[in-house]
Amino acid sequence: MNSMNNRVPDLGYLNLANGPAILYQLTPAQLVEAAIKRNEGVLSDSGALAIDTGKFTGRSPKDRFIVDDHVTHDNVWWGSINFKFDGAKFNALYNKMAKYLAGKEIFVRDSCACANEKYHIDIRVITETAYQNLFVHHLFIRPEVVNPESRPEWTIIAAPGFMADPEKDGTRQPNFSIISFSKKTILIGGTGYTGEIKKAIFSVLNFVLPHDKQVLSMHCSANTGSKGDTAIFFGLSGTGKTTLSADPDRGLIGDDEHGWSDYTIFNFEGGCYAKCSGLTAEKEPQIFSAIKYGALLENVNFFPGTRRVNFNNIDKTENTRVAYPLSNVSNAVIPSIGASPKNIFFLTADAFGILPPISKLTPEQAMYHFISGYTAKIAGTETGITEPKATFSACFGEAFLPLHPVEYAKLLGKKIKDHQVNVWLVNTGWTGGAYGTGQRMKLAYTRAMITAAMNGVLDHVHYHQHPMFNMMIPLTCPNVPDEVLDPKNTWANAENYEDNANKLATAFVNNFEKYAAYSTAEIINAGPNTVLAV
Ligand SMILES: Nc1ncnc2c1ncn2[C@@H]1O[C@H](COP(=O)(O)OP(=O)(O)O)[C@@H](O)[C@H]1O
Ligand SMILES: C=C(OP(=O)(O)O)C(=O)O
Repeated sequence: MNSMNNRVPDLGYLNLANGPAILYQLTPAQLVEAAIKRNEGVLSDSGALAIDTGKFTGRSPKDRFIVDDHVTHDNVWWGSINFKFDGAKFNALYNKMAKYLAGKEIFVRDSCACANEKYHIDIRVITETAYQNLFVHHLFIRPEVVNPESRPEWTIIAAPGFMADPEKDGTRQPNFSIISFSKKTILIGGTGYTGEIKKAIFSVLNFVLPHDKQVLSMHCSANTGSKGDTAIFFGLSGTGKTTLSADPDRGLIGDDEHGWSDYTIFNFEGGCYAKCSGLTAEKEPQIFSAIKYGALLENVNFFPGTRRVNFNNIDKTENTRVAYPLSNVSNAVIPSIGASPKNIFFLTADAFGILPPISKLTPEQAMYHFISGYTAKIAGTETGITEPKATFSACFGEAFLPLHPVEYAKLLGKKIKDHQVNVWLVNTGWTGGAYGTGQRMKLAYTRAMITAAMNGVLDHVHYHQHPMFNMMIPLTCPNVPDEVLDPKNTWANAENYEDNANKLATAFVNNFEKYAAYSTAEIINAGPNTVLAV
């Protein structure tokens, strides 16, 4: 197949020029057609392209490496996620990937990130498959004009069929995502999970924006009310960022990644990547109706003998997804920029049923919870998780942070104080007991609590303090039964609740030890007591 565009970018600078048929800047319709022809996927009855990513259906917990040999970036946080990979190994792996792609049909797309033009970065993404290119079309920002001759600032090469050989290539496993800040190049191999492409650029922006531009980068969704009142929703994967930001009464700014400059917040992306396990038109109408022609469904199943998606069938993975451009959402704000937030929600899916469904945090408690980044991982995005596990992921996104978490926390703390933002902790997880005994908080209740916080109703109700975690719990909230608001009331046995609350509080305190040296006494003291306050 020849390129359907007249001008084809010169990829000489990448050593990829020898042979590959370059399919440049194809339209979604052309990409859908190409994907079907190449047997990458089929059309669902709503016209979405349904593909399988194969073995890897989510992010792999140990896949990220950063190359930092020409050190201008001396403060990268080398932890278990950011694993130093040397420049010579990067070059060797790069050449191996180039060889692998030589002679193959490859898809090239120029796009960009950051809705605020002041922070725009141009990105060229080269993919082995048509569907990954469609993903990039949907998720990144689509520039009005592209110039194939210009060399973009960042380049991503993503080849799912290319596996590294850990022994020879120095990776930890055959699939990998490697970011070279010095070469401004990202190599992704051995995985067809499209989320890896967007999270790679997120990781880049998590360095560049705070470090070079004093802009806070955030793993959060955002929406705005009719009076321009912005709300942002931080949370780890599966805690509800996408679901709760999709609100028919508010404009959607974005579902996952944003920056906060002096007076505005802006989306990094141009689309959404929603989980679709259990999706129904009734519960999540905005997401459901965004699945139209050209949307990209990942790892879903059809009802037998049909092309109708069975969203309840999660045999391939719990992490079924759909990617679509923001323009598929009727009330999207484009360009996706909003005022500084009035309310911040920290979403946690507490599978232990301990944290209140909504509570108000002091600025110090907000810092404590932001640095802690607690959730309970349930089977989902991350490969290998099959049962709930308490997880602390700093800033609700540790896997994507090249800087020390306290750097982001400092920026957030200043902004919360400067803009007098209300901060709420929302447990979208379990109530009435832990996973297995209790049940997931009803989405309708969570939505009602968030609405009440945003429209100021919760400023005029009475509160009581959690005896162990010390946050303030409202006694009443419209459209939510009073007994749901206090988690202890929802457990069959109050003593059992207290024992388990103590265990969770202890896990918080133990986790925070590694941050104590970087925090103030006020922040440390804003953590839970490990014995019940009387
Ligand atoms: N009370 C609740 N609040 C938010 N999401 C809920 C709730 N109960 C169930 N869910 C489900 O949990 C999932 C949250 O996923 P999503 O919004 O995509 O998370 P994220 O964007 O943070 O990764 C959705 O499938 C949603 O339907
Ligand atoms: C896409 C991902 O994140 P989220 O679930 O937050 O959208 C991911 O972690 O792979």
